[in-house]
Amino acid sequence: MVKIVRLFEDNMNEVEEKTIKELGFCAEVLVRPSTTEEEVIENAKDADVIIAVYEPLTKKVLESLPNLKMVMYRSIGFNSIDLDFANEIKLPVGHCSQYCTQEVADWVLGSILMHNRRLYDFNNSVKIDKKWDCELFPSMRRLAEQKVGLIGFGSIPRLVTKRLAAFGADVLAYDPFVSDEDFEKLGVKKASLEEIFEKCDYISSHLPLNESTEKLIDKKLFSLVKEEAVFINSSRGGVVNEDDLYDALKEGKLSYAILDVLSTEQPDVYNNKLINLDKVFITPHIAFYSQDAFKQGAVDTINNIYKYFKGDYTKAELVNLKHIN
Ligand SMILES: NC(=O)C1=CN([C@@H]2O[C@H](COP(=O)(O)OP(=O)(O)OC[C@H]3O[C@@H](n4cnc5c(N)ncnc54)[C@H](O)[C@@H]3O)[C@@H](O)[C@H]2O)C=CC1
Ligand SMILES: O=C(O)C(=O)[C@H](O)COP(=O)(O)O
Repeated sequence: MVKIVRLFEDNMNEVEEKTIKELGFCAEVLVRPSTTEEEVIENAKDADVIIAVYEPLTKKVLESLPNLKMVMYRSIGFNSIDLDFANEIKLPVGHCSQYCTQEVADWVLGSILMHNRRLYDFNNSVKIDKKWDCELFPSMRRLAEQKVGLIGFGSIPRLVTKRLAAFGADVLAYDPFVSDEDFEKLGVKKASLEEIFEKCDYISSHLPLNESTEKLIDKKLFSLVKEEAVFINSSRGGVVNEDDLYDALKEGKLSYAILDVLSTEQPDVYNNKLINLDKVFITPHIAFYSQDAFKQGAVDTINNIYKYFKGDYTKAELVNLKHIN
């Protein structure tokens, strides 16, 4: 019997049980919510597998769980684990790479369209300011005449690109790990980070959070933008220097920011300075969410664990496959 410990609560118990049954997988899922290192160590001490999303899987935690055979993220991001240490001890780490890509791409498109057509502001001007004024934003421009810059060119921004094709906007992308052929296939112009900040009207971050991307987006880049540029972030708050983003907005270098993520997952909504800035539109890390995605995440998680235990390593969506052999 494979003992799987899920470190957070949700309403997916039945979905997991059904998936396990359908696969004929000899496994059980125990739900043990844990937020601190100590809680994870205590709650996962008898686990073969941990299912995680944000819980701290630090070197100290992993060293304290010598019997752990696998970590599976029920998310695309896996930035809460010390991946170098997991590689060192050859601990397989998996994630669910596709379960919510459509939802996040839709969120990004929704953000661009909402801003481009000023839907939120016009609604507010009518309902809050009691104005019926169609000339509030004379600088509005057609999306087909604008440039969208994507930072990172993985699964989500590729779906954003496909959606944008219908609107005729020019798409530029930066990702040093992607082949020229992949950019060309989707009609995207390969660009440097600086070029994106200099040229684009909408700049959308799709960077995973890791050592190479932490606070990568900072005042040097914000100093290059056009005044009307809008910064969008649905990836992780930690890829942006938030003080620099705040200053860029305050000083009018950047016109607007649309965010789904902040560097802290539970921000102080009363006092967080980005949340409380007029030029920031924010949602509470929900870009991934639909009932369908949520369910698919639970099913994909169990499937991936099953594939690994069945010996189908290459199909288990391991992010460190090359380090565990
Ligand atoms: N807001 C939300 O609800 C959600 C947020 N996310 C976040 O979105 C991120 C992106 O998702 P996907 O596109 O599916 O990821 P992905 O794993 O398909 O692609 C990541 C891309 O980033 C590139 N990359 C890595 N380091 C880089 C660097 N230093 N500079 C430029 N590019 C770099 C890689 O080459 C890869 O192409 C996830 O890592 C996750 O943190 C994902 C799902 C939901
Ligand atoms: O997949 C990711 O990466 C995400 O950001 C999550 O899906 C969001 O995580 P939860 O809000 O479900 O904990």
